Amino acid sequence: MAVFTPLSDTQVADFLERFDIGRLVALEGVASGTENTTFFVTTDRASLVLTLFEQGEHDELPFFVELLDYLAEHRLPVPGPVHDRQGIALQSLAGKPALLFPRLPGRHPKAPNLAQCRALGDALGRMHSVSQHFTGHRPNPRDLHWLLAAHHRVLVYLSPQDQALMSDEIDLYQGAFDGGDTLPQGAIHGDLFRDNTLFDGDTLGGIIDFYNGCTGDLLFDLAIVVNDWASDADGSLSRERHDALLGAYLKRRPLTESEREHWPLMLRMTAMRYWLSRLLVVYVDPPAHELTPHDPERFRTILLQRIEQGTLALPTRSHS
Ligand SMILES: Nc1ncnc2c1ncn2[C@@H]1O[C@H](COP(=O)(O)OP(=O)(O)O)[C@@H](O)[C@H]1O
Ligand SMILES: N[C@@H](CCOP(=O)(O)O)C(=O)O
Repeated sequence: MAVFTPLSDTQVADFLERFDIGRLVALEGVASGTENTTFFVTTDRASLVLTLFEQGEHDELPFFVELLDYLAEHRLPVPGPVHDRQGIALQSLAGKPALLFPRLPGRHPKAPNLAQCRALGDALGRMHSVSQHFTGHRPNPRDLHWLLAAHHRVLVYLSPQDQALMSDEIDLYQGAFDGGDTLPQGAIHGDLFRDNTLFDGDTLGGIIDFYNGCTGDLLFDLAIVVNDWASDADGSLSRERHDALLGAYLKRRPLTESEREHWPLMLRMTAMRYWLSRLLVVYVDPPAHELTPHDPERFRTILLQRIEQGTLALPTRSHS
């Protein structure tokens, strides 16, 4: 939780000269950053966020810029990167790739209410309607193929019961998702947890942190959202939040027959995706910086609930 690359006022004031965005008034490091260095930048004309990319696949930054430009052009509530006087968004500052964004209003909802769930479902449905036509391409780095390859790295740390649970589940996903029907494809956020949204009261200020963004099954994105936004403390689905989210989503983008059939297993596969990625962080690839890892157990609990409880009936289009 830190500013990994400090910047002086002079560095940032000089950097801002590249843009037609006003002169520096205030600079504040964001302590909650986990992977990248983030600053809130205030100019005499705008409130901005400056991100320096500390790690990860820098070659993939042009994809994220293209995706955010596309979604912002389609009036989705995302921070479209600010382009400089030459029309270029991706910059270099203090030797790191850098992007400047508008600062969106709001806070991360810890316990989202039904109006917030509806707002998010609506925005995600709108996003998926337009993102099907996005022409960029980045394969989903956390899809079934990743699960198949990566789960072998954690099995040794699990109890025999959990090893069987993980292996049996992944076999099941392989039978259901590999080589069969192609589900509707498009650009997805890939990690749309509550802490990647900002709400100003019940109004969605924005969806941020698109660095898991990729192209793949739209249903994968929807299942990540339902597991995070609509699960109670025991991992079971809250009927009200589930229906609020999905009711609003389905008004924007109805699911195909094949998506409806795959829905229960997609909820399970995306729960597995986070159980596994969090186990990898705990046991195999601890973060370079002092961060408290996310709890893998949370997603094992959600997975077990989806297996035992099945899933709730999808709301009909008349729900809101
Ligand atoms: N466009 C934005 N508008 C408002 N706040 C933002 C914006 N982008 C990032 N933030 C804030 O900065 C924090 C860190 O940004 P994030 O991109 O999530 O970094 P990291 O991946 O390092 O955690 C976010 O939790 C959020 O509070
Ligand atoms: N939001 C995730 C972390 C991001 O996933 P990763 O696979 O890119 O590490 C979580 O809550 O675990």
